[in-house]
Amino acid sequence: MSQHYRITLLPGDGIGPEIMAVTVQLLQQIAPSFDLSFDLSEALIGGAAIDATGTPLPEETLEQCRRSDAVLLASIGGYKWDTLPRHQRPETGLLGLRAGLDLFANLRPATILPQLIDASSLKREIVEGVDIMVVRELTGGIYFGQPKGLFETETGIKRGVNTMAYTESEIDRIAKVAFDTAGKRGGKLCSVDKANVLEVSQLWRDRVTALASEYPDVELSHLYVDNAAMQLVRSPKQFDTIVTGNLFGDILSDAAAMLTGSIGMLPSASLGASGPGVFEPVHGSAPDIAGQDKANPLAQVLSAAMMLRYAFNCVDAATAIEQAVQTVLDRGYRTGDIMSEGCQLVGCQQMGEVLLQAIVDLNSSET
Ligand SMILES: NC(=O)c1ccc[n+]([C@@H]2O[C@H](COP(=O)([O-])OP(=O)(O)OC[C@H]3O[C@@H](n4cnc5c(N)ncnc54)[C@H](O)[C@@H]3O)[C@@H](O)[C@H]2O)c1
Ligand SMILES: CC(C)[C@H](C(=O)O)[C@@H](O)C(=O)O
Ligand SMILES: [Mg+2]
Repeated sequence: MSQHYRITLLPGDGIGPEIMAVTVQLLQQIAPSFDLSFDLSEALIGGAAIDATGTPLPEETLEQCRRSDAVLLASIGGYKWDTLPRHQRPETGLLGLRAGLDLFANLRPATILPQLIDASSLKREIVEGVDIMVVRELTGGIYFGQPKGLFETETGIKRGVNTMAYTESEIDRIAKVAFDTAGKRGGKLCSVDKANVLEVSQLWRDRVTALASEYPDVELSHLYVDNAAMQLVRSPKQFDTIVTGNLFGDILSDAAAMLTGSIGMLPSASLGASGPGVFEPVHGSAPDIAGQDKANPLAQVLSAAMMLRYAFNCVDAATAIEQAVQTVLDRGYRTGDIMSEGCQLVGCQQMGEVLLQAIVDLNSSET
């Protein structure tokens, strides 16, 4: 009997619909080979939802996501909605989705594929072999802490306020995910904070340190975030697993993306203690290239592979997608963001077509 999964698709804005279309074709193509069947249904989020319904996360979208086995999200946002009040912006919809599904753990792997070493802006000896997992706390910290808002002093001066706050239990649950993740990888965990300045970071460091005794096989280290940013670029191979808060994780994962050649290569999984996860590229809606068939769909495609692995435990199907990505890169196909000399420049759609061909070829070489 085939395994059946309900997946909510959230194409969102900008390049979102373009990279989602490629990914959906790929999922449909691989399903029969692995005895899988998918019920794929789209819902609105972000700017597309604002335009259609006036709100960036309609209640029906959240409900549909809750009823799904997994959610595949592309990207939200764009210039058109940047001047709306905060609560009406596309980004608020994304944060509402993460909070609404209690997705506190965001796994962002940054792995350099051998074919893309030349596309990295750093030297071969620095990036070759990089394989880092950033575990980013996703539903707390300065993104959600109270008080927040735009206030006015008695003398009428505007004051913008956000609060970086973590409770012990919020730190413990993300730290446990990170220790477990590190234990299954290279056994090294680096916790990144700003404990030399921030109270919230001192609590973070104290809790992570206290938990370390429960994970004797994991070697724990700590770095301040400014140094961590520098070390990521100077000597990224020193890192195996990184755990950090919401804002630092947002910034460090974009920096880590450039080790791999392009942010168009970085997938992610946003997971809670139970319920459906959201699988989404690390990048945004790339409004500068939207609608031009220039987007790299591989981060979205690799996010679908993470969904197959983490949400459905379909390791073979996930591996097939990852192999297809390697095959198209071996064959020299590149979107503009990862282009190097001697390779063939393709658009988003054509990258989708060569991926489908790679799956056909993989299947026929196995039969
Ligand atoms: N998860 C999300 O949906 C998400 C993540 C980040 C930013 N955003 C939103 O996206 C909008 C644009 O933000 P930004 O410009 O700061 O970041 P961005 O990630 O959208 O783009 C940064 C740069 O990377 C390029 N890029 C990104 N993805 C690419 C891809 N797949 N292929 C090729 N090039 C790619 C873009 O063209 C741009 O030059 C904003 O509204 C922001 O809030 C959404
Ligand atoms: C769009 C924005 C809310 C989001 C974040 O800051 O988490 C994005 O940058 C990301 O990395 O997923
Ligand atoms: Mg980001």
